[in-house]
Amino acid sequence: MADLQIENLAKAFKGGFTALNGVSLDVADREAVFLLGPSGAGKTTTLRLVAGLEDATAGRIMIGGRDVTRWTPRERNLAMVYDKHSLFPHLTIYENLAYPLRIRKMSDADIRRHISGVAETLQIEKLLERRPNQLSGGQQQRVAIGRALVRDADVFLLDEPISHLDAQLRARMRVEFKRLQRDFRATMLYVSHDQLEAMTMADRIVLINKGKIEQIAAPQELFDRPATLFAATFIGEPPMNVMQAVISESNGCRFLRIGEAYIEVDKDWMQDGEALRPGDKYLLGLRPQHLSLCPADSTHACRVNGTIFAVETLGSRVVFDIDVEGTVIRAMSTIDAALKYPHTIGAPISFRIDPDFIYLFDADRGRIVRQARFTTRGKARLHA
Ligand SMILES: Nc1ncnc2c1ncn2[C@@H]1O[C@H](COP(=O)(O)OP(=O)(O)OP(=O)(O)O)[C@@H](O)[C@H]1O
Repeated sequence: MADLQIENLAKAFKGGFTALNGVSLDVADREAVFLLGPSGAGKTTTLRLVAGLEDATAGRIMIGGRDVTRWTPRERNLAMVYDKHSLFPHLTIYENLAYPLRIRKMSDADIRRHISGVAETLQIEKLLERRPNQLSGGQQQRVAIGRALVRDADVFLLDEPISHLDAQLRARMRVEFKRLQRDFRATMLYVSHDQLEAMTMADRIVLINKGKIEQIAAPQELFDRPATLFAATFIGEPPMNVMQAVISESNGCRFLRIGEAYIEVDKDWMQDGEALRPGDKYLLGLRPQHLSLCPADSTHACRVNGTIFAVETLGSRVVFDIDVEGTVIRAMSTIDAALKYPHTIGAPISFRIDPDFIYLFDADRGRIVRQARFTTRGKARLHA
């Protein structure tokens, strides 16, 4: 195994389209780093550059401390797993697993030893004499992953290897994958557009958007302390709500004015960081699970009024879509709490904002200006 470093990588395709622009990241030895981002962000391009399947326009790729930027794919000693099954249909599972080893001229005895170890970990020992069409989709994908793992590669590159599986199998594979990575002590760069996959499986996530890195952080850190509005709204389901807010001050107290509502906020929080002046406009980020419903006639100070736009039942939770002066805000509630409120479209309803759970972003560039106070105070994340 080895570590991987990417420095200032850029890729412009023929015709001038810049798919990547100054991407730098590193994957430590035996670490699982996920490249996460929307379609067209540049995830696969990054992976293909690391694999040597595309030439970089600028930048450097280092594997195990050696500059491999100009090396051929074969010289880099990487293993790649794609989203589609890539098994040879005419070969048995054993021969599929043996194929990359035979290319490397490994002896039959060594091949047998290697395959028996991998087959045991992947729990496919009983399938070795079958052909790919005699396996389920999940089993085939496990073999495809095994074929990569059997190779003793320096770094494993995975491009959405489980995205085409059904939801139940994906959930199982997520757990299995984490175990495999630990057992094989593999260095992995894994492409995904699925935040659940990245949040559950990654040691660290590289969030990429329009060919640039938005943020690199451990999963919970990315969720709790987003660096940009993009990161804040991309991670989290339902996504973070965004409302316009104006800084205001009265009798020495600081408020955020949201439409007709005034939310009093902590003075130290307001003062800790770049200056926020009365009258300045910001974007306020509020996670649906941090809002609590309250009756429309409640007198709570940090209350925002609206009307029900839609109600979605998710089994153990209910999401209320609330129309606040033309903006739909989503509030998540437990089933029991939801029973106390109307479900009729158009009915008045209110929600409370806990000042400890407010994020503030700059309205022009979407940069974080204030992280929510709970992230520095260790207050419980969910208070619904
Ligand atoms: N060979 C190519 N020639 C020109 N443009 C390309 C080429 N390959 C990719 N692109 C463009 O580069 C951008 C990044 O593509 P890439 O496949 O890396 O995105 P991605 O983040 O992996 O997206 P997805 O999740 O949809 O696979 C896209 O706008 C894509 O159209």
